[in-house]
Amino acid sequence: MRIDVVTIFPDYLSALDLSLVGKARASGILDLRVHDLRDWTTDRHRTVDDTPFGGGAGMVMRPDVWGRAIDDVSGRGSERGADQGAHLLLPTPSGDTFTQRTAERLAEADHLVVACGRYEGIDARVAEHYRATGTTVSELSIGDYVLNGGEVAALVMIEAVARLLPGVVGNPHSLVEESHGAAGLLEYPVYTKPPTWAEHDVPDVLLSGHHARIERWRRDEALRRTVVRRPDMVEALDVAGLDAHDLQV
Ligand SMILES: COC(=O)COc1cccc(COC(=O)c2cn[nH]c2)c1
Repeated sequence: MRIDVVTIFPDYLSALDLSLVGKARASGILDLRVHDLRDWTTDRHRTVDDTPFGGGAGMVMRPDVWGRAIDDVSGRGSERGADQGAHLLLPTPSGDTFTQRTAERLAEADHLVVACGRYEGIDARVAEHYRATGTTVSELSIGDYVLNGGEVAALVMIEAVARLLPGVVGNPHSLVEESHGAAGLLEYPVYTKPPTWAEHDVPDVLLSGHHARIERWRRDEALRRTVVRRPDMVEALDVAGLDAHDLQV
């Protein structure tokens, strides 16, 4: 997968040089390129914003600069024609909610272009233009709060997507059991040595070596946590997949 990120703060994305995403880039699983939006400006001051039409506080990011940047990184207008796979992502507080399902869908794409907005946002015609000319555009929110720019949201989305790519995490099975995974539940509590710490013991069943009981305990705990912390997720559960024991939890 190729991911291009365009931002006025490229250094913000340097966290993606580290750890598993860093290794995925080094191994070639992920072709991640970070670009400075100002490279597509044409004036001496390298201006990317201007005052908002209709008045109001703050500044808006210019469509012409963004258009040149997105065309370039997504391969549009080049001799090889529009890059069919380029999916344009716009982190924004006013976007559709980014969830694990969104990450799974995006992990199937060949090419993501992430446009990191700042100030009061990117001129709305940018999203409008790329939608109208055949690019898949997703305006996505990572939560109901406002950041100063799209870079932090881009880090969140890129990590959530990259870790789903084959070969990025060591044990793909762990992707199934984690919170919001295929089971649609929150993850059960985990423990390691020592068996007693600060007068707290590890649940006996986990020391029993009885795998069927351990599996059952873990499923019960995942269900219990989900019911208590995320009743909204319970509604979406495939209750047909639950048995009488589950429902006694
Ligand atoms: C069309 O897209 C835009 O105009 C984006 O513009 C902005 C403006 C300010 C801040 C941000 C960053 O995104 C968030 O704050 C955010 C994303 N998720 N949850 C909070 C983006």
